[in-house]
Amino acid sequence: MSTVPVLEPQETAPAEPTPRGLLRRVLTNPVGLVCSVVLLLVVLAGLLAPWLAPFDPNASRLELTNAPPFTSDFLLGGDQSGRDVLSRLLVATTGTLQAISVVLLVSLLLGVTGGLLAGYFGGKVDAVANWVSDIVLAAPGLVLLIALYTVIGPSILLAMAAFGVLVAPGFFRLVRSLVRNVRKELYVDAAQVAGLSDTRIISRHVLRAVRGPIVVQSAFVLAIGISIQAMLEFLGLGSPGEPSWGGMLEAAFNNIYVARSNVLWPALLIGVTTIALVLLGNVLRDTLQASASRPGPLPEDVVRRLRAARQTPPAAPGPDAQTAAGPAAPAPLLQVRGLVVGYPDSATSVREVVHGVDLAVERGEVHGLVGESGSGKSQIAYSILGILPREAVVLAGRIEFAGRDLVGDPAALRDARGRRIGYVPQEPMTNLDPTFTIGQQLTHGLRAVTDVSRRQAKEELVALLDRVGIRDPRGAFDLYPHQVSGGMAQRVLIAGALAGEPELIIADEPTTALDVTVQADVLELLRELQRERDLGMVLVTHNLGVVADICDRVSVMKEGRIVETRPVRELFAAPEHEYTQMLLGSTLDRGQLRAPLAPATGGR
Ligand SMILES: Nc1ncnc2c1ncn2[C@@H]1O[C@H](COP(=O)(O)OP(=O)(O)OP(=O)(O)O)[C@@H](O)[C@H]1O
Repeated sequence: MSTVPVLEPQETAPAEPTPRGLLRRVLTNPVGLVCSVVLLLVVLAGLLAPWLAPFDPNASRLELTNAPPFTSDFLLGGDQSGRDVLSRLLVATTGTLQAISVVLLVSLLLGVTGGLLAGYFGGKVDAVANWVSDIVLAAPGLVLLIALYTVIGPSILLAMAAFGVLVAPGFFRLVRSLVRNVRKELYVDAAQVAGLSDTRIISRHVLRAVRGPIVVQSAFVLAIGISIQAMLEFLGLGSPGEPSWGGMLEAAFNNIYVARSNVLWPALLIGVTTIALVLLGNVLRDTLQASASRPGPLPEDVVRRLRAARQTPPAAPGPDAQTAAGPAAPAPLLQVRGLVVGYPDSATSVREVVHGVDLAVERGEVHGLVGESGSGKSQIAYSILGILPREAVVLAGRIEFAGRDLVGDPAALRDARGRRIGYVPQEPMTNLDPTFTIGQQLTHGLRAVTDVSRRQAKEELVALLDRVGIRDPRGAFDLYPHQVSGGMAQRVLIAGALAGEPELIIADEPTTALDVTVQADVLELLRELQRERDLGMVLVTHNLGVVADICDRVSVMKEGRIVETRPVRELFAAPEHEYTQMLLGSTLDRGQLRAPLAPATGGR
């Protein structure tokens, strides 16, 4: 039955706030609050109907037949048989709650169980479950329900159970897709390795990850359940002896010219309850999605205000700049001054992760940027390249390259990137598009920044591939990324970075993802190319061995600040800052050799 909206699994899958956190967020949303109150009142009215109903819902008082509302003992009037409309509505609410509970239980039982098993086990289980789900989805639901009436007779609960079967594929598809994603997570593999049974993994790990979207889908199923139940009752397929919203609507509809208001009450209840459920479902979905995503970019005016508040007087040339260039010396190739980067932590504030960094890189210099994980090295590299995440805010500072400010002048950044500034990333494999050959990607990159013809580009690139040490450069040109090794992919990316003939290379942990045997070769290659072309290079790394190998100067970062900048030899010989001393002290090379293990005695 296609009437049930099926959630997009990928939209809600990662959301996993606690039930209490979710409830709090829903109740602080005005729509969520109003819908929750409405639904709570409906549920209470249904549960307490036997005590709340002022009269027997089936007892007639002929003198009150079609009595208008608010004119007699019958607060909402009397129906065409002289029965109290209010009492009947209350008792009908109980029936509706039972009916939609049946729909939900049956569809959850079949859909969620099927989805969990199919998604978790895959293979034949998945194929069979999918096949059954497709058949049920293809069935003409309403026609089947009407046909069922002739078999099961007037039992709305059985009809709703059948409807539960018809909507179960909605849950099945949702849960199956979510579980297939969760199944790939390493923590599920870890749980298996730890010896947990499949039942335990499904109930402890997998079900927890999918429960949020199931709650959202349930709200929609309940809303649809109310409409279907009312429709079946309206068609006269319900139990005649029991009051129901749909049955009351049908009776009032037949009597509409005599007592118009009697149509109003059941229609109002059906409408308001259904709307409240759908809106609550939307609020739940939005809440889950919002908790799944990081804060988005701040509005322009907030950014302007934050920048104005953070502006510091222009940074005096720091010790680094002075040693590098001296007051009268020509400007360095790259000069970062007072760079401050932050990320939104609320709608009006940011958390600073780089706190006013100064950095100068000379032509022909390899400048290492070292520091612990999270100290802000990559933020500086990304700022220079203008590839910070969209939500990041450069609160202050300048990045001067070739006399232009890359922060304040987007045109300068466009001119420099890919041409005068090249980038060697950390993960070679994820930086190559798997759908294009190496040659196509390199050619596209080169032709984006130069006017060369396709043929000329190929010749240049083959020569470059040869230069970066690829054995059969022409053959490699036609390979796809999955056909080459990590080391070869990194050489390809180095060739790509050099293709625009840059003056500056930003290399972000260029060897971290590589095999140790390949790391030395790639470093050697970078050093050779840098010397050969007199390149400036910013080398982000956490490896002091790499720094010692190829850097000329090094800046040490800690918690978003550069704490020390020195020529490499000086820094290794006599580190000044306490943190640098600690960093050097913690390398294995400098550590004391431990005594050999004592031979075991008395073992088995
Ligand atoms: N998209 C982001 N949103 C919020 N904070 C971020 C984001 N990206 C990075 N950060 C924060 O910025 C800080 C610096 O991160 P960065 O990646 O620059 O560190 P790093 O020194 O390069 O670390 P690593 O060596 O682990 O890559 C960290 O505290 C990190 O949590």
